[in-house]
Amino acid sequence: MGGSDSIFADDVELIKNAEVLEEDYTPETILCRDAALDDFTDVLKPIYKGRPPQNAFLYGDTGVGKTAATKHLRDKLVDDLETKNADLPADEQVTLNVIWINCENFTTGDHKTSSYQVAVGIVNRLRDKGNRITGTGYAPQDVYDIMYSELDDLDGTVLIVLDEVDKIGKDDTLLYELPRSRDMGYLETVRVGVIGISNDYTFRKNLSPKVKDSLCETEIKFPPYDAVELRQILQSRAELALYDDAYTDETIQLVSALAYQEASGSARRAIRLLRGSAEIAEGEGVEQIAETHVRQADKKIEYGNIVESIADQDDEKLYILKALAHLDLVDKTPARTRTIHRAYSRVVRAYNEDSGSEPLTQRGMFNHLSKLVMFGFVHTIDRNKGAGGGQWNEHEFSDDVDPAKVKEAYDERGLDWKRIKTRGVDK
Ligand SMILES: Nc1ncnc2c1ncn2[C@@H]1O[C@H](COP(=O)(O)OP(=O)(O)OP(=O)(O)O)[C@@H](O)[C@H]1O
Repeated sequence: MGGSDSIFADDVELIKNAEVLEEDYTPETILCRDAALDDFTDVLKPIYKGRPPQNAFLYGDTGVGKTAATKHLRDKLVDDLETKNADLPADEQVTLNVIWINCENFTTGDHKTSSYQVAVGIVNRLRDKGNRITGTGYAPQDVYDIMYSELDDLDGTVLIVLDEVDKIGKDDTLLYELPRSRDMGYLETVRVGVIGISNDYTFRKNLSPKVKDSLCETEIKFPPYDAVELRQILQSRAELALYDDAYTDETIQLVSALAYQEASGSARRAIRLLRGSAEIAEGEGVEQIAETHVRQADKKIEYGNIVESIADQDDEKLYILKALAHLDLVDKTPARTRTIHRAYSRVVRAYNEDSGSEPLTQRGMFNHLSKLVMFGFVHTIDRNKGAGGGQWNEHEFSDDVDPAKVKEAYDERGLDWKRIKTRGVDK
């Protein structure tokens, strides 16, 4: 373990294989998911047999193995088909093309992910670098035509996996059309199967009946893991990732219990926490993870999660949070709505010098502020001075938020942290 003069080295190393703790690692075995894997295998069986593919919709909370199970079965299907094809004459072989699209990656600037953007993504996945199309400038029908023509140039079966499919938003044309593309006469050569993956229950509930009929031919539910299942998943990951002496049963138990309590059964959170704990122990030069390392790592993850969820907010809410950050730094919080509005207006103008976009009215801003209260970023205090004394609200950051986190969220969004003057805003 360890041993180097470099400032980048630690004296001890607890992690023997860091790759196993990475987000995109596909485990060899998917544990505690027998029911879902059985259903999913049934969906993919027709492909193995060279029959028309089926469609499926996978749903469940974040971090419960939807992507891992899909990657695992995809790899297995590809391998097994290779073995099967090796024994078959060329004209009886089954050709499978898998196109994996993460719909989250198609939101750029003002262009939110939509059926159109995803169709552009599919086209570009099938074209060489020099021949790709841009995400703007084509009529939607043209993009769909190009997509179908590219797909039809392939052979056999095309399995399209749409991960984070909820990001496609309201325009679900593609989700309706793709699974039926052959019936609708858009494709002649290939057969298409679609797997949609989502952790957004509202999206699933609100899908149009047409999409429910086609894409959701089979629905596969991934329930959250309980603490015992998390322990099993974590144990098997720890065996691969860490040196034997680096952890104990108690470590695994504590990490699973915390992930269960705080992240409603997310294996992702459990694995992140294990990795964070090991890194903190390494940083301290200790050869075994102790409870204090797990607790510190847990705090750090919580911090990161808050920064991330702030960074996910729309521009107006980010402006309001920055306004509150500046007021907080000069002890002007809790602040009345009109004070926040004045500071917010300065923020909006500072960030929109070029576009000339104007701040929302106080009422318009208040709607966003109320959402921030609802999401738990901001806390409201009801001031009531009794009869004749007036009644108003004041706002401040909730315990989880502070100016440093807002600033970090700006960093994460690639926004400068501009200076904003707060003098006079509370008059
Ligand atoms: N049953 C399992 N066995 C082994 N590892 C698992 C299992 N379930 C989840 N994991 C691991 O947990 C992490 C998160 O899983 P995954 O990415 O599949 O979640 P997800 O359900 O797709 O979440 P999201 O909806 O956020 O994309 C991954 O590192 C994955 O390898």
